[in-house]
Amino acid sequence: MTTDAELAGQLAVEAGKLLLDVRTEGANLEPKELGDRGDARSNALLLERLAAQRPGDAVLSEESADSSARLEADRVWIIDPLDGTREFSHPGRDDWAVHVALWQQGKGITDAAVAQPDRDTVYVTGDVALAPRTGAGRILVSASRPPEFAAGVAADLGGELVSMGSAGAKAMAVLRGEADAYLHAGGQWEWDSAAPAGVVQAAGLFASRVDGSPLEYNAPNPYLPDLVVCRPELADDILASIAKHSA
Ligand SMILES: Nc1ncnc2c1ncn2[C@@H]1O[C@H](COP(=O)(O)O)[C@@H](OP(=O)(O)O)[C@H]1O
Ligand SMILES: [Mg+2]
Repeated sequence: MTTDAELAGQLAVEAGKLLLDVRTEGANLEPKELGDRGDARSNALLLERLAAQRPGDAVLSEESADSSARLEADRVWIIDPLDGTREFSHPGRDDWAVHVALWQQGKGITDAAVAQPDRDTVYVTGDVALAPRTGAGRILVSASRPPEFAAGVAADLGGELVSMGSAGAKAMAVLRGEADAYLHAGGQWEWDSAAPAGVVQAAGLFASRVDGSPLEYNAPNPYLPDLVVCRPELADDILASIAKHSA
């Protein structure tokens, strides 16, 4: 039988291929329409595959109505069928991703995959490692909603802020060593960070809330507004700097 990690990887890749087709076929659509089509088609594929392959499991998806059934479930797939919808809608951008994560009662995120279809790459728990540090000093933030403390943290570290779309794309850039950290605050949902955090933690990177507390999933309200992902040796300095600039 396919393991949960293998399934997460397969589904993220399959949805990513579908999204590449959607973008090719929809080249003449308005960006909003293209993004909506990508969200919907990828979500439908992932829900269908999960229902077939793991019929007893619950699902929490950005693109589906939430159900309280997941709060009683032992296994919940937390999926973002298209993270970085804005960037996906603008051909030439590769900073978008597909997130597939499995949460299990008492264990947290156990298996996860982040696909970056435009890079022809998927990152899967159990088969990932932190790469050498080529992006020293680079701190990744949202292009549209960078945290207020981010400039102060960059100054403390002697680094620079770099904008990039998609939580998954930013977290995987840290995994690849192209940046030291990804900082986010002020709003996000469980599906934005579940798979990226699962993958980077499996590779030995640090991931937590911006106050240093653990990321917790499958909460009644899936709003999970902030996140730090960084190389492990920088975690103490970054958390201290965030606290200083958040005061
Ligand atoms: N303040 C906020 N409130 C809610 N969601 C936010 C947010 N800031 C970022 N996000 C979500 O986090 C993901 C990464 O954002 P960004 O690209 O700006 O870094 C995006 O997911 P989606 O593209 O799946 O909607 C975006 O919608
Ligand atoms: Mg998202």
